[in-house]
Amino acid sequence: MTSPAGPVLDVRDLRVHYRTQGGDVIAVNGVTFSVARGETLGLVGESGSGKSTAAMAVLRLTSPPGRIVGGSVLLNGEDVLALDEPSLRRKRWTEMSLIPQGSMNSLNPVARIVEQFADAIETHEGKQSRATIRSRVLELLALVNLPGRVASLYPHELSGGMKQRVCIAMSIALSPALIIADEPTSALDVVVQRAVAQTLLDVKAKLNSSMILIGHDMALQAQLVDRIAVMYAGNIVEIAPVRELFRNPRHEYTRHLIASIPSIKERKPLVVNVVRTPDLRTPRPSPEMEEVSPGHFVAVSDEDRIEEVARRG
Ligand SMILES: Nc1ncnc2c1ncn2[C@@H]1O[C@H](COP(=O)(O)OP(=O)(O)OP(=O)(O)O)[C@@H](O)[C@H]1O
Repeated sequence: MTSPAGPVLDVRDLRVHYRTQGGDVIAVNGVTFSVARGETLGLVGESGSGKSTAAMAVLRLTSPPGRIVGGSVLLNGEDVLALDEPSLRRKRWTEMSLIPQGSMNSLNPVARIVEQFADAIETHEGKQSRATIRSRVLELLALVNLPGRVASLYPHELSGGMKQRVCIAMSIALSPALIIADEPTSALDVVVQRAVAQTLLDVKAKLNSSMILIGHDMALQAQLVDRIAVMYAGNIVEIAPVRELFRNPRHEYTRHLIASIPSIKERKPLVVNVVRTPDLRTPRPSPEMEEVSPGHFVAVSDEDRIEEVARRG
């Protein structure tokens, strides 16, 4: 089912817990956001804020001890959380795909690149001739700026940046409406990072896909996304168009994140340290959001939980 007028993804009050011996960790505490057709949404926040947990739940890839305890995830109007397994499997790759954290290490070390594509394509579309697969793979490799010879190579024969490009090409092989990229460039050096990130945006634009780009590098996000959602302790605390967010950050935690971008002049980044992070085991209300300007929402109820302790040091 497609509904071109509505958002590609509409997530409402999503809740994910991890069962631990000390009680449930409330990793995603009622998160609500949507992604429009063709839009790139940045999901930022420090390690442990729940970004990956939320993304995996959107794809319904949550596995024990994690479990989705509430909410809805509408993909093109259909609730992903209510689908049976076969329907869900059909949707992965074709309607939504994931570039997982550290994905370049997820390539099969004993299969040539072309065979890894063949697996993904044939799982969804059935057996195809080698010539057909090969020409599709060459086209996909070209899209991510890789030479055709890469098809015949094994992962260990590629650099980190090349492997990451292969993963991007695989994620778009079946033209998904939504791509979720979890820190797709974090393992790469800075120059390669920018090039790979740009490639990701280029292919997304060509496919007219939507994308969720997870990361904590605010400078990189600033260049790549249309809107940013800031996560803190399992909640989205601010969400706004990217320029608006940088110009007019309203939440204390967003200000910290922006201030932590190292500037050219000031080499030393501001050390961001937030104390009294709520114990994720304690049930807490998800904050109410106030719209402070069109499309700019900020949490109003949890400001007092956040306090800066460390300054430039
Ligand atoms: N298997 C698990 N068991 C218990 N708690 C977990 C488990 N996996 C994650 N968590 C907890 O859930 C919270 C959210 O983690 P998550 O990995 O989603 O954060 P993140 O923002 O994606 O961080 P990172 O950028 O490091 O990936 C953290 O408090 C984490 O400790």
